[in-house]
Formats: sequence, structure tokens, C-alpha cells
Amino acid sequence: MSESDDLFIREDPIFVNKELLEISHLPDEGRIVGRDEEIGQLANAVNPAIFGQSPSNVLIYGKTGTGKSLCAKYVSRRLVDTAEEEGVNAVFAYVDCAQDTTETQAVQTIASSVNTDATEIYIPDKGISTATYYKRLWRILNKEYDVALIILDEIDKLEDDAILMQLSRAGEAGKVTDCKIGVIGISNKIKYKDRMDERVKSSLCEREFVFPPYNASQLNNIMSARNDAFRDGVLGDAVIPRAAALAAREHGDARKAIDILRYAGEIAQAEGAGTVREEFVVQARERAEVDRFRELIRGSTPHSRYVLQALTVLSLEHRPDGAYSDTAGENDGFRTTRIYDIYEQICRQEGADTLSLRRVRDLLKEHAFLDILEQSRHSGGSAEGSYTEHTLLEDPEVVRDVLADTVE
Ligand SMILES: Nc1ncnc2c1ncn2[C@@H]1O[C@H](COP(=O)(O)OP(=O)(O)OP(=O)(O)O)[C@@H](O)[C@H]1O
Repeated sequence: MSESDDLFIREDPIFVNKELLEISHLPDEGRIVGRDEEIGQLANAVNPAIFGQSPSNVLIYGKTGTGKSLCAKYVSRRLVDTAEEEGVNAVFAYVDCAQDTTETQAVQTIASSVNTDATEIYIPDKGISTATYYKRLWRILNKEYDVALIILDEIDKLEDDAILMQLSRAGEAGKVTDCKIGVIGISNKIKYKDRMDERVKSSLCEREFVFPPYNASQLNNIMSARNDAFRDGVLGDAVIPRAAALAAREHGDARKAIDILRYAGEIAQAEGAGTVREEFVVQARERAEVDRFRELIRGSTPHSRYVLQALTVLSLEHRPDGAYSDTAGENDGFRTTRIYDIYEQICRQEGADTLSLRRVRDLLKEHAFLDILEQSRHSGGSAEGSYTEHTLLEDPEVVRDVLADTVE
């Protein structure tokens, strides 16, 4: 090769605007598809903020990738803009509670994100007490704003309810007198509310919304609205419909659908193919599925993982072609008590106390809600009564590998 030969490709042959398909990308209004009703309901709940009154506190539930974070951020941003037009000074802060799990981290994030140079209040990354962070946050809010919306994403990952208590009581307690605070909590744990302190529950759950999974046509539209991520003519006609059909059949998860599209493009790149072909979608789907599962169990509690590990051990042992199979052919599902036995063994190995059978049942229900496993009721006849069986929906090997390299 001589110096005059091109060693590098100078232009991306597949993508022209790849960031449209990146996870962190926040689509603009025209690209939010199929959520008009949910956006309308959310807007209605926080609307009083525009007149400088208290917005309703909201809890949003829904499976992963159903647009909860997207719509919460979108409505908050629009609220701030509209409030400004009405002469009301509003602000919103976004906290990823999977990242900021402690009260101190969460209050620090809120305080630093609403702070401005004008306040002359310093919010250090660390080194001051939780109480001092609160004091500074209240001072900033009192000084600068009429209304503050706080989005707590993955709210169930918070270590405790302390910050919720503080935010919901700040007005009554006389700490924040000049600013109304509204909280938008987001969770994909259906049981989350049951765990909440009663006092917090009554003030934070004024309005509740459930975001349903997307169907194939909505996913198709969500992806089509971003097809300008690709160069003209590169995307085969069947690619988006195929990716939408696959993603809708499994979870109705927009993140996964977009991931499939991006990966399909990356596979085309790696193969040196000039176009993104339908066959790449199938490989891309596998990769997206692993990512999705990894994301789902990110920050989950150790016991939630032990329960899953127990079901995985059973599923691997009883795979029809499994190396350790002693009852080949049985892979329909496993009863709660059987999972519980293995779960107890895992706890012993980990040196952890076991949770009650009832709690383990709840954890299995949470996994079922997220489509990690499927539950079915069976009647064991008059002697046995009815019982539940749990079947892993994810590939057990994938689950095992992801669990093995997940750190607490
Ligand atoms: N209606 C939609 N229109 C366009 N893009 C969407 C829509 N819904 C979701 N997306 C995209 O899908 C991805 C996941 O959405 P989002 O983070 O809002 O989901 P979520 O319900 O909050 O999921 P999780 O519970 O995992 O946080 C984001 O990249 C988002 O831009």
C-alpha cells in the first residue's frame, strides 16, 4: 500500500445522522409518536404550575421503553416554556435514581441542576451534609423560582423514602415558602407503591398513569420518524416493519426497537454491505435483547437477582438439550416452592438472610411484569389446590452470563 491509497473510509456509508438512534437522544416533538393521550394527561396534572399554583404529584408506571422518561421530560420542558410566557419562573430537575440511589446524591443532583450563577450558592459534588444540601436547595428554590418540578426516574431504586418525605413536606414545613414543588415519580415496578411510607404515598400519588407497551404500528412509526439517521436509499424497505414486528411481539419496547435499528446498521457497516438488509435485523435483535436485559437488572436488589438466578439454574438444568438435563423435555415452568428452595441455597452461598416466600413471590411477579418470565396458574386437583409456574422468557445462558457480571 502506498501513501496515496486511502487507508480509511472518509464517510460513513450507512449512517448520516446516527445520534438520532442513540439512547441518550431526546427526540423533538414531531418525533414523539403515539403518546398524545399520555402527554395530555401529564400536562393536565402539572398545569396549575402555569398559574404559579402547586402541580399535582404524579406517579407513572409502565414497562421499560414505553416512553415514560421521554414524556415526563417533554411535558416538563414545555411547562417551563409556557410558564415563562405567563411570567412564572418554573424549572425542572431530572434525577436518575438508579444512579443517585442515596438521599444525599439525589438532593445534590437536584440542587446543582436548579442552581444558577445568580444565587451565589455553592453546591459542591460532595463534602457537605445531607441537611446542608437541603438547606441550600430550599434557599435556591425560594430565591429563584415560583415552581419546581422534580422528575425522579426509577424512583423504586432509591434506598429509602427520605427525600420523598422532604420534597412532599417542604411547603407545609415552612422550608419552601415562595416556590411550589411537584414530583413526577417514574417506575416499572408495579408493586412499588405498596412499599411506600403511608404519609408519602398519600401526598405523592395524587395522580397515577400507566403507559402501555407499544404495538407494531406505533413502533413502526417511532422508527420511521428517525429513518433520516440513515443515508438515502441505504435502509431496505422491509427493515423497519420487520424490526417493529419483532419488538412488538416481544415487549413493545421502543428502546429495543431503536436499538435493533441501530445495530442492524452497525452490522451492515461491519459486513461492508452497502445496504441494511432484513437479515441483519435478526442478529441485531439478539444483541438488543442482551442489552435490554442488562439494563433491566441494572441496580436491582441482590435478592431480586438471586430469585432470577434460582429460576435460571432450574431452566438450565432442565433444558431439553441441556448438558445437565435429568428430566429432558421438561421446560414448561417451575413452581414457586421449587424456585424458593434453590433461592435459599443461593442465599446461603452468598451469606445472605433469606426473604419470606411471600416476598419472593412478589419479586417473581415483578420479573413477570417486565417480561423476564411468564407466570401461569395451574390446578393441581382437589388434593393440591392451584399453584403458579414460572417460565423464564429470556435465554437462560444470557441471564446467567449477565447476572454473573452484574455488580451490586
Ligand atoms: N413515543 C415515542 N416516540 C419516539 N421515541 C420514543 C417514544 N417512546 C420511547 N421512545 C424512545 O425510546 C427510548 C426509551 O424511552 P424512555 O426512556 O422514555 O422509556 P421508559 O418508559 O422511561 O423506559 P425505562 O423504564 O426503561 O426508563 C428513548 O430513546 C426514547 O427516545
